[in-house]
Amino acid sequence: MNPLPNTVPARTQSTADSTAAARPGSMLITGISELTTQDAEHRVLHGAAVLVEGDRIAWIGPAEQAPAAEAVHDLGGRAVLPGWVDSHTHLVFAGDRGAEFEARMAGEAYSAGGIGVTMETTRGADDAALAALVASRVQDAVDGGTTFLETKTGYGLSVEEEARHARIAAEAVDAVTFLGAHLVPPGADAAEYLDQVRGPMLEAVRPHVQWADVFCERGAFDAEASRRVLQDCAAAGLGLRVHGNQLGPGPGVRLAVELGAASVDHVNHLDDADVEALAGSWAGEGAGTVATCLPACDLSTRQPLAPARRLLDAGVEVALASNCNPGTSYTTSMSFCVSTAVLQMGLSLHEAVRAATVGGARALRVDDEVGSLEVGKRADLHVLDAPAAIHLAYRPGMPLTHAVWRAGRRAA
Ligand SMILES: N=CN[C@@H](CCC(=O)O)C(=O)O
Ligand SMILES: [Zn+2]
Repeated sequence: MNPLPNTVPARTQSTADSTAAARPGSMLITGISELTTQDAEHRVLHGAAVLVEGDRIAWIGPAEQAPAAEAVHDLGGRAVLPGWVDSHTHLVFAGDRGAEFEARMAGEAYSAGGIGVTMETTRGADDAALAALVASRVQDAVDGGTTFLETKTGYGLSVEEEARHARIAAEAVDAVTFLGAHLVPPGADAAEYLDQVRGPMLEAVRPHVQWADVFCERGAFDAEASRRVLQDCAAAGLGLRVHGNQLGPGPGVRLAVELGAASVDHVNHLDDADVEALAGSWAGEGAGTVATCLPACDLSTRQPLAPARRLLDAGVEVALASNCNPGTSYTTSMSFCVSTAVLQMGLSLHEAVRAATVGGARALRVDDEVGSLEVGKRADLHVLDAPAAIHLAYRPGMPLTHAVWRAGRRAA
């Protein structure tokens, strides 16, 4: 762990229970004004302390009952919450599309065709350049409190390029999604391209990815093509996710539920049957399909904000994610997504934080490991330069991330 200016050997701090021997490498975090656990009881604790041993949370409880630790880190009265789990990004790209964005702000509509522009610039970046771009975006995300990050391929759109992007992504993030079915590349034959995605491309990316996704939307892939890709990817052992119902009503949500996808993302245009299908997926035992809302993207494309309030009220698990990509959402700021969800989407602060932590973890099916602060889980902590988490929405746009621990190590 990096030495911290205000981490000092425990003997210079007083803890009530210092009789038991401190484990080597253990660190007690004190001075927590508010601890948002996002555990099953939704506990928000005041005056709590957290013991970290190695990469795990070993103890949480009242500071005055804290066990001995080798070092104590006093936060001086700051709020702590789980690190953000960003379950939807497209970080493997070169170039930007600022001019396209500017035209959109002047009234032009978003269309999937811009993906081809990024495909061209990304193909022109060699491995070292592309890896450096991805690494700097990952560091930006971590600096903003993100401790678990998914990213997708989807700007390669050839067997060789998709495999290269998947390999580069796998070296940089926690979970990688194959999105060969992002767009039929300009000039390609749609049927031939689909065969490639389902055959050699899937085989080439397979060693590097855990998930598969399809852009199921008018102008990209229809329901039948999407189903075929997703079924082949499932047969290859990949978990499923879907880009659905972003630009208009469509079949994406119901396809995702039908195929047992872990998430369907965007969800801007939903009818009653879509909401019922999503709610139904959570009605039985086991995990259903998470509805992932992408507010930064909705603002950047001037789509109606996804109906997160309606989904929560219907019993659907909701996630918030950044969707960082050069076309529709050039930001990794999860704090921005959380504040937007509170200020404009009708969520309480607690609901928004849950969606950006537990919700993302459930969307990636890693909620037994990350997304909440509980004994035994990975020590992923986001410390705010504020006394309470409500400041995320109360002071939108302010740089509130004070410190980040990822797997027990100081990451920012
Ligand atoms: N909607 C599909 N894919 C991206 C946008 C990709 C692009 O325009 O470059 C998204 O999630 O918004
Ligand atoms: Zn996306």
